[in-house]
Amino acid sequence: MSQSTLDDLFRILESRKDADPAVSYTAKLLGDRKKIAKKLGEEGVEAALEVLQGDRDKLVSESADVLYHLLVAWVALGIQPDEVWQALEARMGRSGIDEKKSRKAE
Ligand SMILES: N=c1c2ncn([C@@H]3O[C@H](COP(=O)(O)OP(=O)(O)OP(=O)(O)O)[C@@H](O)[C@H]3O)c2ncn1[C@@H]1O[C@H](COP(=O)(O)O)[C@@H](O)[C@H]1O
Repeated sequence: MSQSTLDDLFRILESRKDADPAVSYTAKLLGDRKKIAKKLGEEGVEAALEVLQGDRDKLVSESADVLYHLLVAWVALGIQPDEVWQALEARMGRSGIDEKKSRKAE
């Protein structure tokens, strides 16, 4: 899944804001923010468990679930994918270890 696939999926999910929750799972989730948070947490834990198991095929599938539910959360909070891409780009070229050291120095 490329960044453009995520952008395309995001547009589809955004278009479900006014859809019928009886026919769109996304619309159903968008009506219940607690459920979005619960599903995102569950899918994250399921992905983490597959990391421990070392099952790469299941981790691929769980990764898709995590990304789908994360994108639904962005739609719910009005976050555009570009905001996240920019946050990632701003971190490029800086090691996570250096970033952590700079926080400890504050
Ligand atoms: N990528 C996904 C996607 N990934 C996972 N899911 C759904 O997420 C749900 C949660 O997975 P679980 O295994 O936890 O299922 P569950 O236990 O039945 O879920 P709950 O009872 O807890 O709600 C399942 O119903 C999956 O079908 C998705 N539903 C939709 N999409 C995409 O979103 C588009 C729009 O979907 P609709 O909004 O349904 O039209 C689709 O065309 C897809 O591209």
